[in-house]
Amino acid sequence: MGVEKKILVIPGDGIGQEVTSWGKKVLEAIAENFKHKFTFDEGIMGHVAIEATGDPLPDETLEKARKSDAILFGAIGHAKYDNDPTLKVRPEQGLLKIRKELGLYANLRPIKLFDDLLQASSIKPEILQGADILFFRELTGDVYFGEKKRSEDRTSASDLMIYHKYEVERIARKAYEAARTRRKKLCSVDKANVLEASRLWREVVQEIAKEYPDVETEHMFIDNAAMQLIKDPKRFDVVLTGNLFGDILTDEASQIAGSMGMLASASVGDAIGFYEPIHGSAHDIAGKGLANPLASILSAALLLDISFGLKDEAQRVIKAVDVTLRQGYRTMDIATKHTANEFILGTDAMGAKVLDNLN
Ligand SMILES: NC(=O)c1ccc[n+]([C@@H]2O[C@H](COP(=O)([O-])OP(=O)(O)OC[C@H]3O[C@@H](n4cnc5c(N)ncnc54)[C@H](O)[C@@H]3O)[C@@H](O)[C@H]2O)c1
Ligand SMILES: CC(C)[C@H](C(=O)O)[C@@H](O)C(=O)O
Ligand SMILES: [Mg+2]
Repeated sequence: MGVEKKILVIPGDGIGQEVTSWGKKVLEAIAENFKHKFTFDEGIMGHVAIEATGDPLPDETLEKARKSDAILFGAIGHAKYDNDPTLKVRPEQGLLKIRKELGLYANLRPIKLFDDLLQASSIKPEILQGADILFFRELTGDVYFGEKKRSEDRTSASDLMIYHKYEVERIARKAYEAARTRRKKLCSVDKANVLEASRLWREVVQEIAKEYPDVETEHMFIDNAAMQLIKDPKRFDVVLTGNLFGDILTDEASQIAGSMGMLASASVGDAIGFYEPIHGSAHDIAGKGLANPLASILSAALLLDISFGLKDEAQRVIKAVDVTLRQGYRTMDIATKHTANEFILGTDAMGAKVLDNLN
């Protein structure tokens, strides 16, 4: 007997619309193959929601989110806002609000390199081979949520970087638990040589580390971590870091996996799980049918695994992605140009190949 689950799909803006339909199709195919009953609802967020309601996260979407068992999200953002920083209502506010409202404080970003993409990166294969990192990015604190100010004459501005002890404790415990199931190494990344919020971060992680003596703990400054990640990615197992540093380091780490279009993520915390590619709405390729749908498809795999505990189903999805890459199918962003046996596809053709390989 299969499971019955309600999934809310929020495609968002730009390529979010294009790739999320493939994450959803994969979930539908899994439900059919494994005799589960997934019912889907759809919500709006971001620029499309501002256009429709004036609000980047309408109450209706939030209500639907609270009533679902898991959420599959695409991306938000529109060039209009990026080009006009004075606009007060912005798509990104919707994403930040839903993360806060649903208590999604831990953002897991696995950096998994598929064998066939070893040549897709600009990093040398011998440096990449064997790299396997799991980022724990804190998601509901830091400069993102600290007080924002603009002086009356509007010539100075500030965003408060603030962390509370409990916020560091809860994500640190999650990261240590994960490290225990992996290679038992945790690297905490901060800027404790300069920032007081980072000194608190390090102090708290040092305390929590005592609960996990079987895990080897390392503390690294963000500037060094950004360099080590590219120099020797294999030295990292679990990386624990704050909201802003985690945002930046994981875009950098996408080059280990070959492309932004390959990186999925899971945001978890108080209750419900929220699954999304780490990439944005990609104005440069939006509407052209070129976006890589694999990050959305791999986000669906994380959803099956983490929110529903359906590990075999999740593995089936990952295997279908692997087979598709082995067959030589590539979207533009992961084309290697190293072999003649490569077939460059658009979003829909690539999604369809994965779907074929699922069945
Ligand atoms: N989680 C989110 O919704 C999220 C994340 C990042 C950025 N954004 C928003 O997205 C907009 C664009 O931001 P950006 O350009 O800095 O970052 P982006 O992640 O959208 O794109 C960065 C680069 O990666 C490429 N790329 C991203 N996803 C891809 C995919 N699936 N396939 C192929 N190539 C892909 C893009 O073409 C672009 O060159 C902004 O408005 C930003 O605020 C949203
Ligand atoms: C769009 C933005 C708010 C978001 C973030 O900074 O968290 C994005 O870059 C991400 O990585 O999900
Ligand atoms: Mg980001």
